[in-house]
Parts: sequence; C-alpha cells; structure tokens
Amino acid sequence: MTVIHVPGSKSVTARALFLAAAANGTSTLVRPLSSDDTEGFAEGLTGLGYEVVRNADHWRIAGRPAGPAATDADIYCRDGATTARFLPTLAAAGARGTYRFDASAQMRRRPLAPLTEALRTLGVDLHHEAAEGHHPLRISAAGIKGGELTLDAGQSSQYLTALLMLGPLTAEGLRITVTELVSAPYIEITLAMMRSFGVEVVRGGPGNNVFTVPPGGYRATTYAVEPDASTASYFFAAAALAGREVTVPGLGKDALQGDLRFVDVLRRMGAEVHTTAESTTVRSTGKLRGLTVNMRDISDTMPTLAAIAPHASGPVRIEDVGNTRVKECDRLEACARNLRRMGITVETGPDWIEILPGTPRAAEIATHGDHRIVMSFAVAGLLTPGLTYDDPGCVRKTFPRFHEAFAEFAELMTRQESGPENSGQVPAARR
Ligand SMILES: O=C(O)C1=C[C@@H](OP(=O)(O)O)[C@@H](O)[C@H](O)C1
Ligand SMILES: C=C(OP(=O)(O)O)C(=O)O
Repeated sequence: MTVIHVPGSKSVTARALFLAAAANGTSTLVRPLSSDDTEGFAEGLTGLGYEVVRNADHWRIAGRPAGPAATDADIYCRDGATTARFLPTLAAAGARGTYRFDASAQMRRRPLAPLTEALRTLGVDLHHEAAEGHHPLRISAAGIKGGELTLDAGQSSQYLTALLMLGPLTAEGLRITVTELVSAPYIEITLAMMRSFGVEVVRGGPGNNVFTVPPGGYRATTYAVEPDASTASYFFAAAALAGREVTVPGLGKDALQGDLRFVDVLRRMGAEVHTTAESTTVRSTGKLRGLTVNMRDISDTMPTLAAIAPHASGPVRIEDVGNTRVKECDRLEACARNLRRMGITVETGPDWIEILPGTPRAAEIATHGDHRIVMSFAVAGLLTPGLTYDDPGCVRKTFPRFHEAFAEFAELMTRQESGPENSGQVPAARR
C-alpha cells in the first residue's frame, strides 16, 4: 500500500485567507497550501495592508473588520481565479480606499462580469480598465449597504462564493437568488467555512437557490486546512490505472471538498474504494470500464479522467462540463488535442468530450500553462513513457513539488509489485 500526503486545499486556503482577513481577531491557518495561487492571495492581502505572517506549517492573519488598512493599492492576482474574484470583493467592502487589481494574461481572459455587475448593483464604484467584465479593474470602496441580488453562477460558482463571503461585511446583509450554478459542491465548502468563522447562511426558496446572509462580521478562529481533493485525484487515478493501491490521509468521510467524489467515478469504472473517517483508499481490481458521467459538480477532475480514458475497455463520455472552457485554458479542447497527438480518437461538443479506447503513443503535451493538463497527463505517462510538456513548471499554481512527488510515488507503486513489505509513504507536502 502506498500512502501519499497531499498538500492543502487551494479552495479552502483561499476562503480561509478571506475570512481570516475580514474577521474580528487573529486567525491561524494550519497546514495551508503554499503554492503560486495561495501565496499570490496572501501577498495581495499584504498589499492591501493586512498583516499576514507565513510560517512553514501555519499562517497567522490579523483580521480587519473595517477593511483594508491601505487606502490605495495596486494588486497583482497572478493566475488565481480565487484571488482575482475574492480579493476585489473583500476590498470593495472596505470603508474607504481606491484599489486597482490586475492578473496574468491567462486570468485576464477569464470572465468576471456577473460578479462585477453584482458589486455595481450593490453600489460599488467599479471600473474595468480594458475589456468589460475582465481584469484589470479599479474599485473605490465606501462601505456596502447590502440588499437583494440575482446572480447567474452558471459559468463559475466563485461569483457566488465571493458574494456569500461579502454578505456579513455589508451593513444589512445580502439575499442572493441564484438562477444557474456550476461546481455546486464548492458552495458547500463556502457555507461550512463561513460557519467555522461564526456566520450561518440560511438557504431556502423553491429550488434551494436563495441564500440569506446576515450582517455582523466574522469571528477569528484556528482553522485546519484539509488536503486538496483535486490534487488527490492524480494519485487515485494513477493507482486505478497502474493496477495498484493508494491511501490519501486527511480526506475522509467528513471532507468538505466535492472533488473527493472523483473516487466514485473510479469505482464505477471498476476500482475498489474504501473511505474511513480519516482517509480514502483506491485499489485497482485490474478492471477499468468505460462510462458516461456527468462531471458538472467536479469538473476540475475532468482532465484527470480524460487522460486515463484511453485505457478503459469502452468509450468514456464526460458530460456537462462546458465551464471547463473558461478555466486556465479551454480544457475540453486541450484534452482532446493532446489525446489526438497521442493517437487517440476523441470527439468534443460544446459541453462534452468522448474518448475511445486505444494505445497511446508518446507526444509533446501542449500545456497551455494549465497545471491540471500537466498533472493529468503525468498520470497517463505511467503507461506511456516519453511524454514531454512545453511548460512543466505551471504546476506551481497548486502543487510546486508535483513532479518530484509524483516520481517518488510512481517508484513506490512499482515496488508494490513485490509485496506489502515494500509499502511506503510520500510526503508530497514537503517543499
Ligand atoms: O471556489 C473555488 O475554490 C473553486 C471553484 C471551481 O471553479 P468554478 O466554480 O469556476 O467551476 C473550481 O474549478 C476551482 O478550481 C476552485
Ligand atoms: C480552475 C482552477 O482554478 P481557479 O479557477 O481557482 O483559477 C483549477 O485549479 O483547476
């Protein structure tokens, strides 16, 4: 059995940074993710005048319920959509100040409009400097009264998360009616974490789509960040593909992240899955069946499945993942083109991809600067040696040590062949 310790969750770390910064008191984040996205978030907070102290395994944030200490700042959000969507929202709630936000070329292409329109509806003075609905933007903060909003989160749930977290920082609270929603489990993470920082959101309405967020602010806390379930998907998929077994501690029955449901997809394909209170184990049975699966809720794991799909005994069809076209790259096309380079037959539609069984050959993977394309195809590389990447370093977004950790893991899995006495642990979180 191979045990892999996966680094902390990006989504949980980003939310914890927002909530801790807004809270009354000093919060401690235990085992946060250290990666380009979360370090960019923390530096953005520092630029806004928050005090963030980063130690190796815990970060301390002095909360400022009144908003940023800086009254003007120029913040660079890098590639992180959580940073690029959550931080301007936090700054907008401040009592007074003018802030400019910009992001990488990749992030500038990604949409923001439903969020920035909602902020304008709430009276925030917000100006897009170049393309409407995209970074860079300029915000003048003067406090937010609150009120009613209608939101289309059919492109990204992050718009809703940003507005939910904003609610307690407004004078009267927010009532948000959501018309469309993708990546719904991320909203569960948001609601659970707001609860940990002292705020209870009431969810109701005919479609459970109305969120009432009370005013009153957040309470500081000590928050332990769980391992990243999307990152874990590479190790689960690798075990299922390579006929092995892997256990990921820290992701058990009570895990917050919906992406842990990726193991249910592997189970449907033939793997055995065992979840305890503390961990999840995936064990190959030697079978990998094709399937049709809706991944609307867990679309960050779509590339993981696409990369191993040629080895399934039948076609793999992944549906309802149209919003993966507006991530770090157009992931449906990136997966399709790279698989075709490897000699695999693939079809795509507006929101689906279908991959036929085949024997992949080595190729250069066009990463489009997307960490998930690299990490997903690295799994495929276990059975197709010789894959190369035009930008292997883009894994820094969520897992800077990915290549070393995955190589150590692959080596340990190879040793599993000769029996459990050769089991080992990969401390992937080590940097
Ligand atoms: O809220 C979050 O932390 C995230 C939500 C999801 O985005 P979308 O809601 O845009 O699908 C996910 O893909 C992203 O990696 C992280
Ligand atoms: C889509 C992703 O990131 P984000 O939207 O947070 O930039 C991801 O990590 O796969």
